[in-house]
Amino acid sequence: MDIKDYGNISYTVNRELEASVPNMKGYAEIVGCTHEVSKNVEKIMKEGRMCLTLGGDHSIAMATVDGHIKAKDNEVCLLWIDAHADCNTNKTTPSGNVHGMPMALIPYELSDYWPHLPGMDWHKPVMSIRNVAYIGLRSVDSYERLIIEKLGITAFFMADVESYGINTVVNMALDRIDPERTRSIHVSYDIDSLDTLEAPSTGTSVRGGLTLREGIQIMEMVHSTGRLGAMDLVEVNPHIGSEGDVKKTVEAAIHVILAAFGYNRRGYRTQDTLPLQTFPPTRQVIQ
Ligand SMILES: NC(=[NH2+])NCCC[C@H](N)C(=O)O
Repeated sequence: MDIKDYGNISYTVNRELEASVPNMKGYAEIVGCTHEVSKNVEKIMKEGRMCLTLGGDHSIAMATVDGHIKAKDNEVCLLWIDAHADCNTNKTTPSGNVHGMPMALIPYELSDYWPHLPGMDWHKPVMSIRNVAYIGLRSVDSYERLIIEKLGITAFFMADVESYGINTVVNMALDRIDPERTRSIHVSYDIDSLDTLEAPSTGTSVRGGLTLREGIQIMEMVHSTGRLGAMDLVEVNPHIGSEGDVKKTVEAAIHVILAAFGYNRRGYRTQDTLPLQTFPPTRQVIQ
């Protein structure tokens, strides 16, 4: 496999933007970072590569999806694997944290709910919410629930994973967001979709989540479509929890990423046959 590490994103921050939008913590920083992320994802994908972006704050997803859409001429669908719906605006947010907002910035159906966002003119909400599905939800704010119901967003909550099983959920999600099975798939994978026992080192962990087995299965299924275009693996925070917690969380993230890029739990088929014995086995001589 040809893997290239494009390194960290470097960006400049225009401090004057900081107070320009209410209820968006770290706005200036996020504007500076996301613009660079979008440009990089677009460039990397135009080189014919799949792009994996590691976070960090889930707000980067507005940029990775934007870059993916620009690289693939809008032919993109989005799987959002998360405990949270992340579709608050700066008017509905309970926290002011922008990681709770990226999904409201992505689809054009929600663009009227935003004020002018200075510095974000590069960002074009061109994707339809019809091409978006959530899996793993279990901590959804009231306004978010209203948005999901009002727009009829395809959303599989943990209760749905429980009733249908993860295979059916993934197939139903892909049927809804990409009925022709032609679109490039973007997976925005928040590590907090996994249960706290599997991934404790994350900022807004919620018990009762996906097992690592389910989390891996999602990505094996996406891989097997052959249409994974880009993936975000976000909200891994090594500053939270004990050393053991961090190790467990990072290991879980690695398993999920490996599945996305083709690691197979069944093992791989060898091209050769089983090697023949080329020397006689030693025999015990009976006296
Ligand atoms: N990417 C995340 N961890 N999002 C958590 C969001 C929590 C809450 N709904 C908020 O808007 O503040």
